[in-house]
Amino acid sequence: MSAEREVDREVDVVVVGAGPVGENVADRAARTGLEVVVVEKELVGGECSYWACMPSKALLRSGQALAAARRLPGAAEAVTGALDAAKVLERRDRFTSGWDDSGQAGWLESAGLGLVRGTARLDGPRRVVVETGEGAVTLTARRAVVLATGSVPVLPGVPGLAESRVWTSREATSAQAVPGRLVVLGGGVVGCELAQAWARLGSRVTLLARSGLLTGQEDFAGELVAAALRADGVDVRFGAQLSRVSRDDAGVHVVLADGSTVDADEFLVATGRRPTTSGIGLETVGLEDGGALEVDDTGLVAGVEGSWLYAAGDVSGRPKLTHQGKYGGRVVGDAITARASGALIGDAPAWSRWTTTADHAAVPQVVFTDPEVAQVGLTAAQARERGIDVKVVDYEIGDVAGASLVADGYTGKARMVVDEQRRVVVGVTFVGQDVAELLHSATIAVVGEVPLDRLWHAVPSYPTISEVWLRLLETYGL
Ligand SMILES: Cc1cc2nc3c(=O)[nH]c(=O)nc-3n(C[C@H](O)[C@H](O)[C@H](O)COP(=O)(O)OP(=O)(O)OC[C@H]3O[C@@H](n4cnc5c(N)ncnc54)[C@H](O)[C@@H]3O)c2cc1C
Ligand SMILES: NC(=O)c1ccc[n+]([C@@H]2O[C@H](COP(=O)([O-])OP(=O)(O)OC[C@H]3O[C@@H](n4cnc5c(N)ncnc54)[C@H](O)[C@@H]3O)[C@@H](O)[C@H]2O)c1
Repeated sequence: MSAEREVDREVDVVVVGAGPVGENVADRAARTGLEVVVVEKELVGGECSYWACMPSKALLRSGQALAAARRLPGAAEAVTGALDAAKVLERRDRFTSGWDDSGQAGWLESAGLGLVRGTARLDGPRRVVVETGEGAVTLTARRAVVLATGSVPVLPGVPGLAESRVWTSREATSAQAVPGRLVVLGGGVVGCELAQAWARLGSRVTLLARSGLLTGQEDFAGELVAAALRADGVDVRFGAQLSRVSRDDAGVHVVLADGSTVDADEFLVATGRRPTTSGIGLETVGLEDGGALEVDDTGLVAGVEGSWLYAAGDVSGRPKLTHQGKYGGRVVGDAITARASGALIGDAPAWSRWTTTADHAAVPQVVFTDPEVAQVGLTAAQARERGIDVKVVDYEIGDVAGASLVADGYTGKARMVVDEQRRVVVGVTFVGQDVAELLHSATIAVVGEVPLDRLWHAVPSYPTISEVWLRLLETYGL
């Protein structure tokens, strides 16, 4: 809690939510001298720092390093034991600072930002009421209120599930011991990453997916990840429909629609997230809660007069990814500043500093399983849906010299989706070991709309995995 009791005050900008997105909005807006206050009800740093990106990646990383060593003769012989789970959990705890946010709260202060701890809700135009635990405080915004309240897990309405003390991603990223048996429901990003993390840490994992894995991606991504999970001992079941769930002293019992059962010590439900819009006073400004807040490309919330209410990040219905939300946050912070100074009047042009144009054209994402799935822009199916004249180019990454050096028996695949009319790349997917860092090259190609004939002159170093670019262009016909 803050040392001094909070009082009502008027500032330029009130940001609700100190996750990665709220922090970025506040930082950008304050850089030009606007007075900014951030309100946070839990930990400064949000979901990403304490229960999402950082702890999940910390849980995965040591297992990836071990698996990579095992693919290399000489190194493989040197690593004979299993992962030391206690050390991995200890390292994960360091990344979350033991769920203590004083470091990030200190950063807010050093950036000249105010912090009010408490639960905020809108109270009519430009007003935010914060329940601080020591009474309510009203913050009035001269310029803007920004909602960056993030998202929360969605639990399906399966009989018994709510009473069975299931894990959400919070428990699955902060657990202090490895469960002997873990059931994971959901074949999305959270399900795949955490199934592999815990399997490699020693759990016997069953992954229940109602269709395939990572279904929004190119089909081969989910197929390669499923094969890898199975190789890690995960029992991956497709077409799984839950009938009911119960818990007793022996653990959790999951009954599927086909009559089969799965017993486990913990049950992770990873069936998606919904924007945090309930209880934040949207009705006081004429909006409804429940769904995502619809925003324009400068972050202004649709349906509110006066250009004062913005939203960004998971709450906004834009991609639920930290980096993309932070991009939206930077845009919002800059747009508020530009509107305040008069540099921006009315709509902002596409690809300007005040628009999230990339949200529609080039959203990068890495799924940090082993193999990694790194994707940007449109999949082949999405490009066709948009009516683009598509040429799809595939290449086995294992056939690239650099990849064969990285791992014996390297398995992976690359796909480049080309808009034939414009002869530019509109989407790329890489699946394989160590492809995450390759993704930014693809993002630049898509955002820059680099013509294929110019891309040909971007010569990848030999022998790196990046030579897959050369192979893709050759396979295309250059
Ligand atoms: C397990 C998991 C792993 C993930 N891994 C990745 C990854 O590797 N890479 C990636 O890009 N994305 C990842 N994500 C997604 C990423 O975590 C989110 O996209 C990101 O956290 C969104 O940031 P945000 O600031 O919008 O919301 P949040 O991080 O959710 O922050 C919102 C903040 O608002 C606060 N808040 C909410 N309501 C109020 C209120 N009324 N008053 C005051 N404060 C309030 C909350 O307490 C919270 O601190 C992962 C998600 C999960 C669940
Ligand atoms: N590395 C990363 O970038 C990363 C990692 C984790 C999470 N995230 C983000 O967090 C968000 C949430 O991730 P998530 O995996 O929870 O959601 P998701 O939407 O990616 O996947 C949810 C999965 O659950 C399945 N599902 C939904 N209802 C179900 C039901 N009743 N029974 C069985 N299956 C059901 C869906 O078919 C889907 O496969 C995502 O938007 C993602 O972008 C990103």
